[in-house]
Amino acid sequence: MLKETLPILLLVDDKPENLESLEAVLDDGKRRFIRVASGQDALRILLNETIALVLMDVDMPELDGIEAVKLMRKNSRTRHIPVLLVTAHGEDEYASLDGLEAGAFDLMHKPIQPRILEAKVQQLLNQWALSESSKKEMHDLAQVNAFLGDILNTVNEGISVVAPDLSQIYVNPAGSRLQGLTQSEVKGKILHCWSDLQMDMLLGAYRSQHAIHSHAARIISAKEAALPVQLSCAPLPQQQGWVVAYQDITAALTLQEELAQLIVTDTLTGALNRNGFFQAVSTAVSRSLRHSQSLYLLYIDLDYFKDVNDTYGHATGDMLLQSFCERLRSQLRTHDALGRIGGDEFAILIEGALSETEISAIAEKLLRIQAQPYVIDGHSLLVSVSIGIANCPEDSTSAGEMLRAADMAMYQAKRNGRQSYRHYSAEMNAQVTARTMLRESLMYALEKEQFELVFQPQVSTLDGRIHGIEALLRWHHPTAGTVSPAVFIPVLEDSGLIVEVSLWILRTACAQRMAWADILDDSVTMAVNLSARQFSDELICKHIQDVISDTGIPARWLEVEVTESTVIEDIDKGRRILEDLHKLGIRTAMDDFGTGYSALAYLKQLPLDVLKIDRLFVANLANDTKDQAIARAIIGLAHELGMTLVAEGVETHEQYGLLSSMGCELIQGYLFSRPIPAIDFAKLALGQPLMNVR
Ligand SMILES: Nc1nc2c(ncn2[C@@H]2O[C@H](COP(=O)(O)O[C@H]3[C@@H](O)[C@H](n4cnc5c(=O)[nH]c(N)nc54)O[C@@H]3COP(=O)(O)O)[C@@H](O)[C@H]2O)c(=O)[nH]1
Repeated sequence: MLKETLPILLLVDDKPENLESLEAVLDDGKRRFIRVASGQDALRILLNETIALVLMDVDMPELDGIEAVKLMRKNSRTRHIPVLLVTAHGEDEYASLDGLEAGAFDLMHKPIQPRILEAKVQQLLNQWALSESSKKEMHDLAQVNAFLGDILNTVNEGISVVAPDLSQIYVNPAGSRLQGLTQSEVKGKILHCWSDLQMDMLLGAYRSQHAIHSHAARIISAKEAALPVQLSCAPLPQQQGWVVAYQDITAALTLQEELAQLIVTDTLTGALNRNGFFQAVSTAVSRSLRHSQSLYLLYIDLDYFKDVNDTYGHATGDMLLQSFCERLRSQLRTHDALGRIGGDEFAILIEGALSETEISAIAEKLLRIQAQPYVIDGHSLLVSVSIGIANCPEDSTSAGEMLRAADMAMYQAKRNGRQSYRHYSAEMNAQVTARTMLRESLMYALEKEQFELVFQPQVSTLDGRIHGIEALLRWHHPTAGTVSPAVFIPVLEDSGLIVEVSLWILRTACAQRMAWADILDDSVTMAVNLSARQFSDELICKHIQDVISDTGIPARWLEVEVTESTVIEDIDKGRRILEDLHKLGIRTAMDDFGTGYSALAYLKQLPLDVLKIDRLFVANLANDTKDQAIARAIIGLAHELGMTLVAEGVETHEQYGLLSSMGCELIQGYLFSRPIPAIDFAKLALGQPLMNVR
């Protein structure tokens, strides 16, 4: 036993020898002793120490033992401490009575019999030990109760204990708060916290003594009609009742609603997102079919939005989209749905019995209002839009079909020159289906080696020899035969496949030129066409550089052809790319000159080595003196600018003669050869010169 837990016996006697002998008799090593010489000292010790038993002499000066016991009994702290009085007054019964009346446990007469003393002391100490342990249990219990009380009082969850009739026996503060009543008002009240169905559930569970874990319910509160809660209840073991716990989930439900809202809303513009709009269209289509009332979907795409992002940055692009969306919204009725389907694609759903003419009027109005300049971040921006319109039930009978049909119509509007609208027609579907099939076939063409390069010579008017070659792509489709690049190059561009195919073209053409190193003059260039998409690829120079180092072709043998429209779309970027190619030592050629913009002014801004006069222009040359005058002027100007001239589509000696006399250096056309496979081209090269020049 620890020293601190040993019972303390307080020995009180004015004679030290008595104290000495008492301690000697009682000390069994399991007790502690405090000795004092007076009644006053005894009282002082009793107030400060936890004393198990007092052995006190009756006859002491000033405060005797009996008076000291009386005082002890008046104090709550000392009242219950047992006192054994010791007296030298022989068998004086009155003295004993005084002592017992004062509150002593017993009074013993001197000389004391040690065994009797020990027996009495032990009996009193046993009682003390019992009372100490029950005091400790009470204390522990009080602590547990206080702990549980704290939990019940501070927990945010409402807790009620309900009787079998659901009247509340107990409610914690949170529970009374959730019910909108005070704790005393709640007591005895029925806990109305379920719909009928849930009440049935609870009673069923009650009868079968099963717990119900965490499910959504509503409690009837004095303040709110039905407060949403998460509820659990379980039977109380060995008790007639249940403990019901309920937590307010209003905030969680609000958050859930906000999240659900977010799931269908585009955060940038506040319009419905693709998912939300699709749902709105689905519901409207069902309604339209049920009530035989037409429904229109307008698919709206911002033309050239990418340029805004590229030029002014994404923040400006975002602001433009927000303002754009606002303008659309300002034109709609409250029940028309507005959705953002993709980056710069929006859609409007218009319900109600409107005619095609009325919808066209709406589309025209949208075109008009969107044509007004936007002032964003100090920039005045002009946007144009393309709108496709589809109808339910004539064009489509499901949300997916409706969006697809409107998208196809929008695509047609774009192809027809933008800033316009188109209504969907069945032919569009056929065109798109054909295009989709074409795209799918093209995806396999590279893998199945259905592409081939053919080569057409560019012959010098000075010596009749080949000075250049143009590599042209052919697609040998297994069933459709050879398909013209004019048909499939736009599809390759649209689908993005052009990047991969163009790399293959570059690599194959360069490798072929290297293979002909022995049969061609060193000055012969290999020209490859760059598509618009390829030309806008920031990595174009890197790709070309890679091909040059992989194939080992001298850069001066490679020539890239770009069209006027490709370069003019972004003249600064075009110039930069052409300059970079020049730095690599690659020759640059302007293709189809004479058909497009033919803006002579930009010719001097661009680092070009070659100008190719388009074949349509050449075709009229022999019969049209004005064309001859223009051709002469172009050739003269190009020479002034240090460029070499190539005339395309030369089919007759007459055209050849005219161009040659005008000083055109190179001639390309059927007159010398159609574009031919590599094996045939090698034979052609071996038979040079292709023309005898006097
Ligand atoms: N980005 C790429 N575009 C390419 C590639 N290969 C071809 N094309 C482009 O497709 C368009 C059609 O090309 P194609 O059918 O090959 O026609 C070329 C010649 O066959 C044709 N030609 C040549 N000589 C004559 C002639 O005397 N008469 C006549 N009627 N046609 C002739 O001209 C086309 C040459 O085109 P280009 O010099 O490029 O303008 C066409 O726009 C090609 O550019 C490719 O690999 N990548």
